[in-house]
Amino acid sequence: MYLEKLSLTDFRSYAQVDLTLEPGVTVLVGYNGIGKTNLMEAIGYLATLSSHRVSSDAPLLRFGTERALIRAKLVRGGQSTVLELEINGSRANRGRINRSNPVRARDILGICQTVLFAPEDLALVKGDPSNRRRFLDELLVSLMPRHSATRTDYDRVLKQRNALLKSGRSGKFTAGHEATLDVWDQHMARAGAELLYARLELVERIRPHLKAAYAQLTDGSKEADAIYRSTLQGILDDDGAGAGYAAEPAAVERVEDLRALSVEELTQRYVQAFAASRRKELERGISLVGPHRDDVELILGEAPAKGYASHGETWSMCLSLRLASYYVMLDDARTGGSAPILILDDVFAELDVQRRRKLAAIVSGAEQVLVTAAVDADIPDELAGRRVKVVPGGIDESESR
Ligand SMILES: Nc1ncnc2c1ncn2[C@@H]1O[C@H](COP(=O)(O)OP(=O)(O)OP(=O)(O)O)[C@@H](O)[C@H]1O
Repeated sequence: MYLEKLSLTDFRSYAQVDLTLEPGVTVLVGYNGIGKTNLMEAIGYLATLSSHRVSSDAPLLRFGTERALIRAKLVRGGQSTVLELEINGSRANRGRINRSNPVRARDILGICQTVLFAPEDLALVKGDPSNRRRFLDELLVSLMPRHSATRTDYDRVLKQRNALLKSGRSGKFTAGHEATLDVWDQHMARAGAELLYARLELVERIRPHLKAAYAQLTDGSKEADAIYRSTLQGILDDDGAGAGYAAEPAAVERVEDLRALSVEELTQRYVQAFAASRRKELERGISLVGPHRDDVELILGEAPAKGYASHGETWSMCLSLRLASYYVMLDDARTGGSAPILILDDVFAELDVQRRRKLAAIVSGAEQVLVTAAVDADIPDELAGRRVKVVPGGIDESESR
């Protein structure tokens, strides 16, 4: 697919901007802070309903405004779709597809497909597990939009269960609470099992592409891999509640064993793990087991990438993860999905010449590639294409070619 038109109203620094694009490579060039990333962020937001830079919507609204509008015309196999998304400061965001009646924002998920590379991607390796969970879940929802509801259900139950556990912590836990917790356990086990099952499958789809992309970007002396780590294995993440907890007993030892289980069987494992960890959860006032505390371990050669990889290796790993998600989406495109728009925001300035050229050669054949750079010189020759000049408040058509 490719993006033919993008219009933003009151989005970030733009009161109004209109951009016309073509398939193939487009490089958006402009000074630091001029608004290049703002344009890319808007396209990414249409695809994922989240920003790669901020976790809340407020910074996306132009200062002093209450509502931002992203409008895009997408073309896929000769058919165009007009997508509109209203981001509201004080009420739920709304979408519109082909000027229909407004729909929930999440109903537009899956229509605009993007893979966005950005300097923030370093957090995929260096950051806490929430970055890697988000990477997986965003890709999952792009490929299978129904999983947006799976995530929402899970998050809702988790919130309610945590509130109940907190009341247990304050010593006000009654037999009635215990019975309610049993009910929440069942709901959370089911929603968690669906999410876990989908994530495990997705990691298996990503792995061969990750290995291949890392080999393509580097001299191939080390192999890249990704291994899902589930709290069902007695493994914890260390965000929030601190280390030191493991599900007792570890319900499943190896990720291979987890993958062999059905959603129903995973549901049972969660129910058992919740029961085994209830005392600790009541002490801590928080849910300790579930996909909200899982991780994906990224491996380079023999060692985990986090804490061991060099800066260059870390970058190659992050780029390879994004390329892997691109290839997974391309696999789907062959069976009815659509090839995603590739967005490379500010990444070339971060890479050495070798890696720039290799990355450029890999992405240059995509249906549409949007690249931003402060200086033209950072863009390798492999990405010769249209140049769009970004100037204060908009696009300078006369300087674009
Ligand atoms: N909500 C907002 N309202 C108004 N202006 C904003 C808002 N959010 C960000 N900005 C402005 O947008 C500009 C940043 O734009 P952007 O990040 O797109 O720059 P860029 O061209 O990608 O820069 P660089 O090359 O440095 O990465 C800043 O000047 C910032 O003050």
